[in-house]
Amino acid sequence: MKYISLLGATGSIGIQTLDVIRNNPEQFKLVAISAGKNIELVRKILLEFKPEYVSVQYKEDYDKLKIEYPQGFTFGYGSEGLMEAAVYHKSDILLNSVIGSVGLNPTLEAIKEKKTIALANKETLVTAGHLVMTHAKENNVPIIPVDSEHSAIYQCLQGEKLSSVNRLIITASGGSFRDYKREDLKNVTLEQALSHPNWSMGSKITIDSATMMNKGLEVIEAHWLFDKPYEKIDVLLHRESIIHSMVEYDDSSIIAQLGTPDMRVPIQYALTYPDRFHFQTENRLDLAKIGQLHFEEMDFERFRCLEFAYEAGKRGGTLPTVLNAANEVAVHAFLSGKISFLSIEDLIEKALARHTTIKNPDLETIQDVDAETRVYVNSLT
Ligand SMILES: NC(=O)C1=CN([C@@H]2O[C@H](COP(=O)(O)OP(=O)(O)OC[C@H]3O[C@@H](n4cnc5c(N)ncnc54)[C@H](OP(=O)(O)O)[C@@H]3O)[C@@H](O)[C@H]2O)C=CC1
Ligand SMILES: CC(=O)[C@@H](O)[C@H](O)COP(=O)(O)O
Ligand SMILES: [Mn+2]
Repeated sequence: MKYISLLGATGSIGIQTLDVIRNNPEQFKLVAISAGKNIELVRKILLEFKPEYVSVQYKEDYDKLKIEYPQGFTFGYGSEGLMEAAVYHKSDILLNSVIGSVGLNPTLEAIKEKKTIALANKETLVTAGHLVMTHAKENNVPIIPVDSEHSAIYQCLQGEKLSSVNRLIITASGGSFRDYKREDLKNVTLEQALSHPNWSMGSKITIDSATMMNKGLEVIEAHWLFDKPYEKIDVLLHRESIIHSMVEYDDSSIIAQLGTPDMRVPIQYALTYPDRFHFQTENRLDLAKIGQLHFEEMDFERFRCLEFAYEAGKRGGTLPTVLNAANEVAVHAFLSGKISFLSIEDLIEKALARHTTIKNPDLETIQDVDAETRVYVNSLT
């Protein structure tokens, strides 16, 4: 039996993780959760899974949770609650699926407590990848990716030497606007942007996918997870999202991981690694039915956020922190109807241009730069 702490239990990845736990009751026990504002769903999770520790965003919401739970539970809230859920004493694994760089501190604390980290929260690695990976190495803690592309690469690397890798090839669906010209992007609506062709995900990542920032964040995430220079990480447009990513080795062989787009597969793999459990689905991949897969080169002028991410990653220091914080604020402003779709990249470009990078930042510096960038970008919205 593995004991699990789940951050972001009420989100897209959180709900799918609960499904994996529900389908494997002999293998997994949910012991701690965190959520934001969706208290109705937290109540349902409490009734079904009976976690011992529950944290939500606001203290006041405790009253709304007060109904009869025979098992009882410990309550926490805010950033401290998030941290307590992450390091809950009975958990073996932290599955971090909170959204945004708010996931950084709980990840670092859980590493200190030697919890295995199953990481969906990519913003944590973008904003402070060097700190997370160094802490993980020092504490001998595995970071197992949940993000589909990184799970794919992780799977393609099993039994191989990282030193034999020539390049990582991250696939991209192209997002909601993959067939739009740049000119057409001026007047796109929120509803159009939220309509992803292949995946059903939370709203922030769906917008990231439409701007192609999701792929930019994933390039930086791959750099830290697999210790490869940016020159060795490519992005390939692949509209079907069937090949989740690939690794090219020195002998020119390419190993790929394929499957129908269903995040429960990488979630389950991260929780069962190094084992593989049966996955109940009506929807196994049938390549004969699909017939064809398509691949195209990325257009960096069309998808400027991808260019920004490569640039910020290569220059390093605090620039990825700025990239991530500016993107979080800009996407939130777009989701709130305050700015247009193309303003997202304009705001990120402005935030990056005014920042002088600080090399090897410590946690405090990262937090300061993150906060300062948010104030600046908010002032422009
Ligand atoms: N969705 C997907 O398929 C994929 C997602 N990812 C990554 O996984 C992470 C989660 O994405 P996704 O599940 O789509 O996101 P969602 O927006 O669906 O869920 C986010 C979760 O975080 C909680 N939350 C939000 N803000 C706070 C806060 N300030 N404090 C505490 N909890 C908070 C939300 O609570 P509530 O709803 O209760 O307010 C919710 O439980 C992201 O980093 C994303 O990039 C990676 C690959 C695929
Ligand atoms: C499911 C997942 O991992 C997402 O990050 C997904 O990859 C988004 O798709 P694109 O960014 O390729 O559109
Ligand atoms: Mn992904």
